[in-house]
Amino acid sequence: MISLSNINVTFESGSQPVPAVRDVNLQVDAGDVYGIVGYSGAGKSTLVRVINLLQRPTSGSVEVNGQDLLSLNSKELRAARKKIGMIFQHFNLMSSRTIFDNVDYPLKSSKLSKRERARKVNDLLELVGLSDKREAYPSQLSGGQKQRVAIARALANDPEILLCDEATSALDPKTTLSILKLLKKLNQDLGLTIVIITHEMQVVKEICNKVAVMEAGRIIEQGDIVSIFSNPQNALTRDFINTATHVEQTLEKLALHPSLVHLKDNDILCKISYIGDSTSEPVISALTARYRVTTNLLFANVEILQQTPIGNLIVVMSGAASDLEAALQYLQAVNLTVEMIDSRLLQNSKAGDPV
Ligand SMILES: Nc1ncnc2c1ncn2[C@@H]1O[C@H](COP(=O)(O)OP(=O)(O)OP(=O)(O)O)[C@@H](O)[C@H]1O
Repeated sequence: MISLSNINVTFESGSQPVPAVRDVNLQVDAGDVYGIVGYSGAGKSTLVRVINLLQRPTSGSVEVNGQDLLSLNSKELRAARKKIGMIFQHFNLMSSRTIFDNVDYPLKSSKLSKRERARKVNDLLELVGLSDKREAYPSQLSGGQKQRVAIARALANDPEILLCDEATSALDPKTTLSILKLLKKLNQDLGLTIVIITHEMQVVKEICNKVAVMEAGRIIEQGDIVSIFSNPQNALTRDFINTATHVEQTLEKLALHPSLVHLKDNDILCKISYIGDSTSEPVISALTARYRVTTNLLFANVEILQQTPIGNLIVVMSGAASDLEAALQYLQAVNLTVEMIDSRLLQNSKAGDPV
């Protein structure tokens, strides 16, 4: 549906060229909710603006719905852009027009009659839950309501793709969740393909099926979110994931409060991870029953991503050395990933690093 190949964007700013996007390849399929994450300045906005040619790439090709956008004349490009809606962090509504007029605005050049347009605007306002705000002005709405208006406006020309540039960054967590739920509903009910750029992995976790991580203009890792969350390859990706799963913060807290962990000589402090239904066995009780190993659970976190549970436990296992050895082998045999954590190194370690 969207195919970006070898995209480079270099800005000529002052004496130094600024390479904002470097050799990016991105494939978004119809029906995807594709997250692009990265810290400020990574090149996310520039990349997303390439998809509708708000930003022309310095080199590379941009194909949307089988059309090579760079080869279109301005009239053809205008038509192609109608199929690509966009929403922004600061909503970009027209403050002097009513909510109805804001949503109606993109329909002005359509062939619809005035009555058809009114019906369409009313349907869109109903879709985003704002039928009662038709006559209000943007200044009378909350941030979440403004973003709903922006979504309704972006949908006016029945786009197949919606680009979201930090669409929830100005919203509180509860409102963010309600906007993400609305986007998910549009994805499922209208088959809308969504590209969402964010610096919050929480947003990706909530609605995306795929994610690309950007750093210094490049995509350093991409894939489906279950693989990325369960087996991140890159340190930056791990950082982002840790912000959403809290495993690392827990390790830091344990390190700051060593009294929480009274390890005896043989004790093993470790992180146990699993994906999906790795095991149907009651593992923790099996450790005690079969191997005489007791387990002190310090932390547990289960994320459900794309209907797939991903679990992380931090435990202290206690027992005789040979029993612990056998217990560890058992855990691996039932497809759990066990990473040892040396409590003395906690302060210098990151979750996921072999220590
Ligand atoms: N019009 C421009 N002229 C010159 N440099 C630019 C321009 N737009 C962006 N840049 C630079 O390109 C780089 C990437 O910027 P971009 O806005 O795409 O990053 P981002 O990941 O979206 O960041 P943020 O999350 O802060 O919006 C930055 O170094 C930025 O300063």
